[in-house]
Formats: sequence, structure tokens, C-alpha cells
Amino acid sequence: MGGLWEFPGGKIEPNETIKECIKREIKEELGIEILVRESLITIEHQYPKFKVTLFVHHCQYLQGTPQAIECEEVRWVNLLELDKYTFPEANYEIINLLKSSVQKY
Ligand SMILES: Nc1nc2c([nH]c(=O)n2[C@H]2C[C@H](O)[C@@H](COP(=O)(O)OP(=O)(O)OP(=O)(O)O)O2)c(=O)[nH]1
Ligand SMILES: [Mg+2]
Repeated sequence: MGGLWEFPGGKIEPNETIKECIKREIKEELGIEILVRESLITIEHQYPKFKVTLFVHHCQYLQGTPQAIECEEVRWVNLLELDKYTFPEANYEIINLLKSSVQKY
């Protein structure tokens, strides 16, 4: 979404599971291998012009060096640093949940 930071991911293809989709998108967008783990949350969000359902999973890094293959820039940040970045509206629920599920810093 123009000018905003996003978590890597993308649209599900026919005959693909959510976990397969996440693994494929992370490979396509960042060039790294991950293990897709448990669901964190599913969010339905209505933007002014369209509606999305975001299936958010915990993921474990396996191997590779993250590269900005399909975006302008990639950054690996911790939860505190996330506050410095502007995300699409639907993402704030994810970020708040991540923060509340981690021991207070
Ligand atoms: N990837 C991603 N998409 C998000 C986030 N937050 C959010 O609202 N979205 C929305 C924007 C898009 O409508 C949709 C995901 O689309 P996408 O642009 O990543 O899809 P894609 O990788 O398959 O890309 P494309 O084939 O359309 O170019 O979800 C986020 O943090 N990451
Ligand atoms: Mg994408």
C-alpha cells in the first residue's frame, strides 16, 4: 500500500492453503525460507474502497538473507521499533496484539 510499511504476504491462490500461501509469499518477496507456525489472529478490515481478511501467522526463520525483491526496502525490527513505522490501518490490531502478548519491556 503506497508509502506504508507492510508485513510480507499476499493474496492466496486457488488450491493453496493459508500456510502454503505465506511460505510462498515470503520466498517470493524476501527470498528466505520460513516455517509457518500457529495462527496469531484473523482480521477482517473494511478500507474505504475494499475489504480484506488478513490471516496472520507466527513464522520461524529458517534460512536465507532477506532481500527487497518485490518492494523498495526491507527491515527487520523489534516490537519497540515498530512504533517508528506507519502501517495500513488493519495492521494496528496485529501490532497491539503482538505487544500485549510479549512481556512488558
Ligand atoms: N502483504 C500485506 N498486505 C496487507 C497488510 N495490511 C493490509 O491491510 N494488507 C492488505 C493490502 C492488500 O489489499 C492485501 C495483500 O495484498 P498484497 O499486495 O500483499 O498481495 P500480493 O503480494 O499477492 O501482491 P499482488 O500480486 O497484488 O501484486 O492485504 C500487510 O501488512 N501486508
Ligand atoms: Mg505482497
